[in-house]
Amino acid sequence: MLGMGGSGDSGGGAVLLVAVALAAVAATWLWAALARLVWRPYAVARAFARQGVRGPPYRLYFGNSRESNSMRAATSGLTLDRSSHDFIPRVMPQHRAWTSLYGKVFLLWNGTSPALCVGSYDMVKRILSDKAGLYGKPDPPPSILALMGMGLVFTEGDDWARHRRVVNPAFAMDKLKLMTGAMAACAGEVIRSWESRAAAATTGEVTVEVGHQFTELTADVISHTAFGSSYKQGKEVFLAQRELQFIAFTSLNTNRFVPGAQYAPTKSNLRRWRLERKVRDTLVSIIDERMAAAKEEGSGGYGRDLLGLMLEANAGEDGNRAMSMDEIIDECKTFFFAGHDTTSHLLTWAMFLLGTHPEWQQRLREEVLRECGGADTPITPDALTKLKLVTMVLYETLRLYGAVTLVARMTKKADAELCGVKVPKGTLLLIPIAMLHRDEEMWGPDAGEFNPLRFRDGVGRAAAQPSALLAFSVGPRSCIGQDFAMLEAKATMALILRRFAFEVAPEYVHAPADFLTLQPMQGLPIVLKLLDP
Ligand code: HEM
Repeated sequence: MLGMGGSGDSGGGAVLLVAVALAAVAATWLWAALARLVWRPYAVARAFARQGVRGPPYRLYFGNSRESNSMRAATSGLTLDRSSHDFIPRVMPQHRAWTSLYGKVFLLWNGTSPALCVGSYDMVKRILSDKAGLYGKPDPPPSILALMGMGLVFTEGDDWARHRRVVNPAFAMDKLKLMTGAMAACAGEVIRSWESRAAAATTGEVTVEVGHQFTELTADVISHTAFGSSYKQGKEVFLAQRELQFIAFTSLNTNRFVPGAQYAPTKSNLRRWRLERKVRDTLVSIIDERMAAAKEEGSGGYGRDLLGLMLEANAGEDGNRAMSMDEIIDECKTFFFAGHDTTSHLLTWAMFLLGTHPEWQQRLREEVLRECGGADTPITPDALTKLKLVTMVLYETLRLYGAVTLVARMTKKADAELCGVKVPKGTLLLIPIAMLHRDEEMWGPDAGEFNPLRFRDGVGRAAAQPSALLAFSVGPRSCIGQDFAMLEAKATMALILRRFAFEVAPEYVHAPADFLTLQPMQGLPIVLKLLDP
């Protein structure tokens, strides 16, 4: 009896213990949720209210589905207006709010926290060139962090400087020039497939959805230039990353509102974990192979691709590695994520602008034929540096339709001040690049129009301020891959212009949509006509 009673007591005690533990977990979870969703936003908003800075308007944005619905409504009546590219107030709801208060700081509600929108260029420069550590990167959502890891985009302080020292040499112009061959070879393959489709058509014309094609192309380019001979494994990493990207974006809002949701064994989390393992295992095997090969005599070192150059810089002269294996893996993931969609959209929007401005298309074609030679002449990096008009058009594309429409920062210290307003620690700062790129005070009265000639004296003289073009951001955290992207875009445009005349297909709907990057919501169909078939 005694024995039985004892076991009953200990059973009851265990149940009680589990119940208390569960209650503690639930209370912690609730506390974290309240702090994140209620208390912190309230504290930040109150600190602003005390200084007289209020929304209007506090606007509620609950993510892509709501925005895309309103975007669909806003774009349904849009017609393509060739002379004006001032689409933003019409199709991007959050930018509509910014327009009304443009030039000042103002608060908006960013789903989970108040965000201070910064519309003055002087403040933008102060934030982006900050060296005192006042303005850092906001904490990345867990799903995006899982996708890119703690690579250059998210690291801070000394860690960021250490990473940047290792990665910088891979993006030096002399190294990038050696990659032009791989870029042109990948683009050449796509263009040959268009040629054969156009040649097979009686009209010599073919309609191609170029957005999709450029996504594939830029993925191929980054796989080749980052992983050289391990390209096939690199492509596998890319495909897994692409699925991870899809999972990350679809769960962005759930994970943001429900603390700890990323750890629950849901179907999508299980798939995500499997893909993350695959990405990691494949990258470890590529890196191990490369390190082993570099030790062999006469192997020529780590290789001339982005990974090889990064490993070489990492080894250092004293043999002490600056970055760990995990950090190198995170940088490889970052190359894929940061360097692929962005460049694809640059090419897509350049095709759109040249397809709607045939006189510019013809000027560029003449320049390409003059500097790069006819369709059978290989594209060289030196010829690409002579393409002044092509460069001007690409800059104008980045100004009007830059892939990154918004850069975010967060105040990391208590004493940040903007426009005489004390900004509490933990405040999200939004820099609306797309709005600033249309500022008439900065760019002149034709700010809303396509006018590549504004860049004729160089990017630093195109506007009232030398660093007004924010497409790659400015300051120490500006894009490390900007020369890479420009070379790739120039090589691809040169190859297309030599082989095809093109125009935007009549079925195109002008609906630029900001799904993390700015893209034509319904793709970009282009009619390509083979030149000298
Ligand atoms: C047209 C193409 C591109 C555009 C418009 C673009 C735009 C940007 C912008 C605006 C930033 C700053 C983000 C911020 O401060 O929050 C950035 C950073 C970065 N980009 Fe790009 N990018 C492009 C291509 C590339 C390519 C090709 C690569 C690499 C292969 C790349 C790698 C990076 C990295 C690693 C950073 C973080 C730099 C740091 O914080 O040190 N980007 N990019």
